[in-house]
Amino acid sequence: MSNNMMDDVEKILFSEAELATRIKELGQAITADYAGKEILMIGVLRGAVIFMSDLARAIELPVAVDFMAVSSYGAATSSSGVVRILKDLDEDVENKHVLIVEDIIDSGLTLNYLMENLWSRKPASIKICTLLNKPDRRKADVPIAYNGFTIPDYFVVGYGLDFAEKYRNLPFIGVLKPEAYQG
Ligand SMILES: O=P(O)(O)OC[C@H]1O[C@H](OP(=O)(O)OP(=O)(O)O)[C@H](O)[C@@H]1O
Ligand code: HPA
Repeated sequence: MSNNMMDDVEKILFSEAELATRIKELGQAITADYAGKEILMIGVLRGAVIFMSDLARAIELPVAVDFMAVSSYGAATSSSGVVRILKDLDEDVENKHVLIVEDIIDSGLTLNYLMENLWSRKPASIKICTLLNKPDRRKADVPIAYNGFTIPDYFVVGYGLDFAEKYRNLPFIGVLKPEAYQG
């Protein structure tokens, strides 16, 4: 594996400028839809952090932020949808307008579980905002209110998304060369 992350990138799907433009648009849509309300943004660690920090600054309303960390029970998740909470919220969500922020929705199992879990805490509303939507691999239906981009079944990295904890700090979304997976 190269020391220069760029050498591992096969192609760029969304450039830094394209991401910035789309995130501004999402921020404007959210600002219009939530006028007069306060938003509690809930980021799903760790991939959503970079998107969430840019999205929060594109919303012109009062925004509180909180985070959850969830983990699958290894490979079992891909079939069972069982998700374990590693870090719960610090805030009480009762009567709040919750906006869940994700970097990508793939099988949908993570968010399907989170939605059910959060609804049981009696928020005023819950909506999902995801930067990327990969519908080809969906196993559980999730209602997406705000979607940055729909992508084919590529494994993507950058802008928060990792492969084995690497590439999260690339400023764009890209696809890796096959060699990068093989080390
Ligand atoms: O729709 P799904 O198939 O459930 O997949 C989507 C989830 O997988 C990724 O997280 P991951 O478990 O890789 O953790 P990370 O955010 O820390 O990278 C991503 O950030 C979503 O949370
Ligand atoms: O395409 C992806 N890239 C990185 N992490 C992911 N988690 C689900 N899908 C992906």
